Amino acid sequence: MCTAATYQTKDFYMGRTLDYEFSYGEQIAIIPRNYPIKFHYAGTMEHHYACIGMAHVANGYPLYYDAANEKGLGMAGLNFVGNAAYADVDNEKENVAQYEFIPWILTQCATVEDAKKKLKEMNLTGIPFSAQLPTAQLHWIIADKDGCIVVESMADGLHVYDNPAGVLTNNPPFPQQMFLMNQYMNLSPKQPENLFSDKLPLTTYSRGMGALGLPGDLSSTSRFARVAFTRLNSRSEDTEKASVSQFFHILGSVDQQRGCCEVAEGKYEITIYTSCCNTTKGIYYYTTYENPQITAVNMHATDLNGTEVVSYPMLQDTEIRYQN
Ligand SMILES: C[C@H](CCC(=O)NCCS(=O)(=O)O)[C@H]1CC[C@H]2[C@@H]3[C@H](O)C[C@@H]4C[C@H](O)CC[C@]4(C)[C@H]3C[C@H](O)[C@]12C
Repeated sequence: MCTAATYQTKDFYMGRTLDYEFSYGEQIAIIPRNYPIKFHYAGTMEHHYACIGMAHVANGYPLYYDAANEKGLGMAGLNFVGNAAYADVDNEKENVAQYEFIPWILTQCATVEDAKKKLKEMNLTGIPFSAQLPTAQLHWIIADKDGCIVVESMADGLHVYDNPAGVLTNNPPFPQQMFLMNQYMNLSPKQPENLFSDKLPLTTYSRGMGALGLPGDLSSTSRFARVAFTRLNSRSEDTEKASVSQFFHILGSVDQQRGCCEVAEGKYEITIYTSCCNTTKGIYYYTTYENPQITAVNMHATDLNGTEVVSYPMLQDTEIRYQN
């Protein structure tokens, strides 16, 4: 499972958990403005916006899972298995392979509004990157400080939805996820009152009974409700440290611990990494399953006018700060 969310304080933040039973070997990758990026159908783009994000770098090519560009636009791909369906090539449109969808949008669009225009002109195809890396069945969240959308390519076409919840998980399709939120409309961070019946003496028997009824399981629909509630009720100072810390707590509400989610005999999904990108400042923060200490890569500390992909392996060692 995976979960993505956005957060606004002084700056705009966007990130995700990457939950899976194995890693593809990902690293933080920066594509500078003059890296000649090869698109399968459109050819090479020599100059474009710089981007930073998590990617599997295959033969020097960044296959992004989630990223943001220097203009503050962010995007993430999450599993959408069984529902994702890609189109055949359409010569009337701009064809884009699913594996290059994130760089296609982020190298050219400064805002969600730009992305919406691009989406009208494009056709998402299922051509694989290679025999070893077959087509991934995904859906995507795209966001900036002014808006958030979800893109789902299905058998009946490409759907683009406004996303007022600012979150995305996995199946079912986004409209059903939003519909299921109706079930939680009476959740509140406040202490509950007895609305059940005045014939029963129901009381709050403890402090901290806010959010009573929020689902705690790891299903995609429950994670959607949980992270939406956490995000929409979130309060923090607007400093960088407070915002980043709060963001990791929002996604901490859907953290997956090894052993709790068995996807095949003896195979468990875990939160391999959690990211939080300050898209305003181009700083990509992350934690990993073994290293919960926040690590950061600042795109502006690299040469953004360069021509080569710059990548940083994730720091995976458990860091403990001893006090004595
Ligand atoms: C497995 C990842 C999604 C995790 C997720 O959503 N888990 C939920 C599990 S469940 O269904 O709900 O059980 C996805 C997210 C981004 C994907 C990668 C990116 O799309 C980049 C390339 C794309 C290539 O086509 C395949 C390899 C790949 C490197 C992808 C491998 C894999 O499909 C990734 C890593």
